[in-house]
Amino acid sequence: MAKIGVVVKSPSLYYYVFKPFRGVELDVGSFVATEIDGVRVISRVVAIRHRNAVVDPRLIAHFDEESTVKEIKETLGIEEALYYTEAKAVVLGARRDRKILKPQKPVKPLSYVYSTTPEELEQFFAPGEEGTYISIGKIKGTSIPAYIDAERLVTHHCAILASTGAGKSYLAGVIVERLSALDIPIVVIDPHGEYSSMAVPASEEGKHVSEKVRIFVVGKTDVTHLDQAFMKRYGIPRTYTRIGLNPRSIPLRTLEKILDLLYGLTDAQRRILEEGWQSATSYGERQPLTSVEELIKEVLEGGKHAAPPGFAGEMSLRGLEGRLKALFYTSPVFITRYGETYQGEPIKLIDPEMYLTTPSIHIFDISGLDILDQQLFLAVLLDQLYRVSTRRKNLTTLIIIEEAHNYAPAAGSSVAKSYIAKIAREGRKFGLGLCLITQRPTKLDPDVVSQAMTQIFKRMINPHDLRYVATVAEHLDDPRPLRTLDEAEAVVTGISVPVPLMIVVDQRWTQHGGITPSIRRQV
Ligand SMILES: Nc1ncnc2c1ncn2[C@@H]1O[C@H](COP(=O)(O)OP(=O)(O)OP(=O)(O)O)[C@@H](O)[C@H]1O
Repeated sequence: MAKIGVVVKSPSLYYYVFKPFRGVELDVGSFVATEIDGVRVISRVVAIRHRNAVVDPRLIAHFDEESTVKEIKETLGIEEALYYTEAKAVVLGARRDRKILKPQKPVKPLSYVYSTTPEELEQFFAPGEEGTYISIGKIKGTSIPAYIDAERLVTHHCAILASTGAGKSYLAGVIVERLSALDIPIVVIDPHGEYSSMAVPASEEGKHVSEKVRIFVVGKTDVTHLDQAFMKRYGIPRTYTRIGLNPRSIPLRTLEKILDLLYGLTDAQRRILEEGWQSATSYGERQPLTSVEELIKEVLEGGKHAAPPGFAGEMSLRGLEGRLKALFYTSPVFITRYGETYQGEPIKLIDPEMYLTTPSIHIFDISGLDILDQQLFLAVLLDQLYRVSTRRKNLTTLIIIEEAHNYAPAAGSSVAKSYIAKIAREGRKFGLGLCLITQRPTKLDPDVVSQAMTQIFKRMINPHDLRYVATVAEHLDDPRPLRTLDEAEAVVTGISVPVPLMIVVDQRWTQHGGITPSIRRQV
């Protein structure tokens, strides 16, 4: 392979600087090779700088006018003679069998730098023999597929972090499509109603994916505008099942938190609720669906001995009754009898076991709910998914949470946060994986993010976010290149890739619902 340059600086194990020989064409992103103790090591060019050895402050002081610059250039003849290019290359490693090994020594100054061949790079980035891989794009600047270890991606959790409009949901859609070919269940929490478009194929491969899409609209909310927009764009109606929660499926701590947040709870009410809720929900796996009146009667009956004696106790019981009624009647996520309908559509109870055992793409459109109801729904759904998984009744499942900072915020409260954190901490053992997507990385709970062992970055501009990324992304040496990614590009780091990969994301197989509208009026 041709010698294309020479190493001039090698300050660490991770990168070196080299001077390309005259006539060598290099771009940022090009792959090059060096030798360390006779082993060929692949590196990626991350920066190119042009320098001129004589342009120092003493000379710059004379650059007052064009005529002076011209005169200095001509008389000293410096423009060509002392001009040179320098490239910085990040060391990726050496392929040994199915692994990429990082060298334990820096490359020696004055070592030669070599060109690479497409075959060599293909072998370098080839997937391992064991494991299950999906390809979600191409290694940037090549036509080599970017393989990701699907098992690690799913069970060790992942996060997609980027600015708004950087192509997060497009990429999440690509991941869902490619994973669905492995016949695993996927659950998508969709606060914008944009994933329904996955029911519409955009290619031949997309047909198999679209067949697997099941859309669930959560609660008694009017989604006519979304249905109309879907019909207008794709020329077919959006088909979905409306679902709701049995109030008895709320875990006690979540109910306490939400009542306290909405209406405030006295200590006496809390004690009554703790006793009463346990007795009203002591039916095991399948809680009966009864009217709100019946449920509240059971709660108060079961909890009344925890009430203080006399009038104060009576007041506490009535106060709790009012709060429970207000919650169950006003929140659109609950259903309270079999056969309940909304706008003529039947509402079914959620079926966590089915979501975890059917290899479909279960999309939960929660766009009609306000943020508290979204959090409440997510808390109950995740709690139940987790319970099913601990009984080992599930297939390995990926749960995608869009706008994750709203449900597991770094600061502020969310009743869903503890359930997300629990799956992040323990879901792996039971085959539950999370994919958290956010445009506000700093607003997402750091403990939850730290459990995401694959991190995918897209364009990020905000300096706060970039600084934050530098602290959470152990596999990303320098976050600055994220500023210049375009919407099709991403950087994949972590345990499901052998080295950080800069990729160009593949085209979607199904329609993408989050297209950025054009400023021109649509006709
Ligand atoms: N790989 C890609 N190839 C072509 N176009 C893309 C690609 N990724 C994203 N886009 C386009 O970029 C725009 C924004 O993408 P997307 O909706 O995924 O952004 P987002 O980061 O999810 O936005 P938001 O933060 O607002 O949810 C869309 O118009 C989408 O079609």
